[in-house]
Amino acid sequence: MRVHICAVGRLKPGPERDLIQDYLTRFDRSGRALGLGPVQMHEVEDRKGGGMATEAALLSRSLPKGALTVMLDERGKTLSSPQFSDHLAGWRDAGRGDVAFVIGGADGIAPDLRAQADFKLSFGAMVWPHMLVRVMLSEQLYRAASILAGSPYHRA
Ligand SMILES: C[S@@+](CC[C@H](N)C(=O)[O-])C[C@H]1O[C@@H](n2cnc3c(N)ncnc32)[C@H](O)[C@@H]1O
Repeated sequence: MRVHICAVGRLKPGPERDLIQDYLTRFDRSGRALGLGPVQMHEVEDRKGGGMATEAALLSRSLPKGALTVMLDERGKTLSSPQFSDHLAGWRDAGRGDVAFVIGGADGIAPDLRAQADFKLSFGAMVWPHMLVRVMLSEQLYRAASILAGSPYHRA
């Protein structure tokens, strides 16, 4: 199952980008034997300042056809890391070819696009900066692959 991260904004070179790259490389490596990955980052940028609606159109266009869509949203469902790994494995076992995680910009994800989510995933009730959400999601993907592989990275 291919994994996509569809996010608003281009990440400049720096520690967040390095961290994301590191986790996603590890995810690809651990996921290969599990039928998970590769992961691809789709960054969309609204250069004309059209706001949430324009961002939603760009995000929609970046979604692979037929992908199971997971919107990152603080009002969504919180999962433990093992529960998240179970969800990933379940989508893979159901034969989904692509799963796309969508992260909004400073104003969030437009309601029309949010309504199209197959699943809304929350990293807690607090609102996090979208760049940090990318780091957190990348780490949780790697953690999920480690849990499914039975590796000792996850020790809770
Ligand atoms: C700065 S937040 C936008 C907050 C915006 N006020 C809203 O109401 O959605 C940018 C993006 O990060 C993601 N995000 C922020 N906090 C989150 C959380 N606790 N759980 C999941 N995703 C979150 C969402 O995709 C959100 O669209």
